[in-house]
Amino acid sequence: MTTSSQPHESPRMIRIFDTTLRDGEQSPGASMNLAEKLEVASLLDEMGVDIIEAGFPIASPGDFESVKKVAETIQRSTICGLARCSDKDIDAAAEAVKPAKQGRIHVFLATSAIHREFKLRMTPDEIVQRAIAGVKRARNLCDDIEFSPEDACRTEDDFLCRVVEAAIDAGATTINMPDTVGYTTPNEIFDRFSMVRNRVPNIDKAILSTHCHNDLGMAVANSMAAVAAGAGQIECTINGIGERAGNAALEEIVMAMKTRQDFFNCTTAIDTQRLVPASRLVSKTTGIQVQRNKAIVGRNAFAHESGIHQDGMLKERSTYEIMSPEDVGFSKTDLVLGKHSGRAALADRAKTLGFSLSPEQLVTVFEQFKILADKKKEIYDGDIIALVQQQISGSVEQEWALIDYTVTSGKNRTPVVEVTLKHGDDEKTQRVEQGDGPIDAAFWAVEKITGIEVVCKDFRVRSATLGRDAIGEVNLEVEYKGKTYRGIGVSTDSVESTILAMLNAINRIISEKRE
Ligand SMILES: CC(=O)SCCNC(=O)CCNC(=O)[C@H](O)C(C)(C)COP(=O)(O)OP(=O)(O)OC[C@H]1O[C@@H](n2cnc3c(N)ncnc32)[C@H](O)[C@@H]1OP(=O)(O)O
Ligand SMILES: CC(C)C(=O)C(=O)O
Ligand SMILES: [Mg+2]
Repeated sequence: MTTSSQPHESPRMIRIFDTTLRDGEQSPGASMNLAEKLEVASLLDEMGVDIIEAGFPIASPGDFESVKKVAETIQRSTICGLARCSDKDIDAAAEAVKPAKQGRIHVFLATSAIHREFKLRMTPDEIVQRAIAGVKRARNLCDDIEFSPEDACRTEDDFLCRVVEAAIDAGATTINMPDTVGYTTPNEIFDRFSMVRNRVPNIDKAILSTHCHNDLGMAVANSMAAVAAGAGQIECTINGIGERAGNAALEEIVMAMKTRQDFFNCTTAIDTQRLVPASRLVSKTTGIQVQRNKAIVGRNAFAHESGIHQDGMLKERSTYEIMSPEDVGFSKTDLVLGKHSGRAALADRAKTLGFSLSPEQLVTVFEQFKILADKKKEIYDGDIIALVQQQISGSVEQEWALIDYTVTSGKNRTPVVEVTLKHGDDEKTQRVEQGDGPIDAAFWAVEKITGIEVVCKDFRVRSATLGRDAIGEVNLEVEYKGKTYRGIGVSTDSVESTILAMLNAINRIISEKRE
């Protein structure tokens, strides 16, 4: 397989035919109402889609109405309606697209042996006659006619060429050769499109189109191979929704051509910055969620968590990004802080949040960060702020430090807390205390071990971020010998935050006493 154009030629313009409102709506559970279809159609029009397949008018009065309304409303894109090779389907489609500035009727008839024999129960000659009759009828009602030999990719070569030639002679202006069941492969579809281009004498009178399903996960690769073999139109859907495993995803097709123009030498009219908004709208409208790691529009598509990648990204973006998130409509690259992150990303995030950490502070915050990251899936900005603030306010000498603690508590049981602290370098002291609650017991234990009794003037626990695993930040104000001292502690466990805040305040008291 080679590319369709030589690199020195100017890029070939590929038409984008979006079928989110027709094949996309065939995804189980994806039905859209009229208002929703109009909203999606308007966005598709604004983003530069060349042809919008708005529905299958004969399917229901609602489908007819929505195709008609889209045709009345949309000004730029061509509006297309689907029809079987039957008079009533074609007439309904023609009627529905009539108000469009540019309307198209898409007539289809299966051509593969399996479909001919078992589904349509028609002979090859009957298929050809029916296709000719359908295309002619449609052409009498509309100038722009697309014909699809359904299941083309499983159709015998000779018969496919015969039907395609007959459909063009009958007036089809676009020939779409669908991989209806997602069975073909890139090399195979390249050969099939090349074969049809080479063998069908009137092929230059029509635009060749590809419509690939994703049953084996090759819809986009197959579509691009068809383009390399000369297809001038790609049929696709937002987020790749569609019958069964879906269709080729529009956003992937468009970005493949934009990012690898050096390879495909093709371009489209799509405003790529609208890809993410379109994805979100279709997901919201259909209720079909986009997987996090979905190419181009998934939440993780431009997110980097591992330290080595983040370090590379901070030094030079192109080390790990082949497209820029802004180009597809994301606001920025997301350097997600988590257990795989390193110092470079942490320091960068702290800086963005307004903290300039010294190398020593970075070492300590990084240690705390890794401990926290083992407990939490994702570290949010609020977590970082809390960790850094604890470090800044904790930059007093660590006279007393927490080694361990356990809490025993329950309904109708007196809470007991066992705390182990380290004094100086290696001296450890353990204490078990009871209290009105675990926090009270923790206060008692810390006071008894350190020998510093304080009066608690203010005690606040705040969730630094959202979610059940959010870290709790304890801010404490205690009085000791008539003076007020502050302490701050952060952890996913509020008892631990309390002990850390207490120690922070007590270490301040000790360091002041020493001074
Ligand atoms: C590959 C694709 O995505 S094709 C599009 C698929 N989309 C849909 O089917 C969604 C909308 N469909 C519908 O609402 C209904 O199927 C309707 C209204 C179109 C037809 O409903 P019904 O008349 O009850 O027929 P039903 O769906 O049971 O069967 C389909 C009939 O169409 C025939 N048929 C299928 N494709 C074609 C075609 N391209 N041209 C002519 N007839 C066809 C079948 O052979 C079958 O005919 P039969 O009843 O004589 O055996
Ligand atoms: C109607 C046709 C083009 C179709 O959706 C298919 O073959 O998958
Ligand atoms: Mg399809």
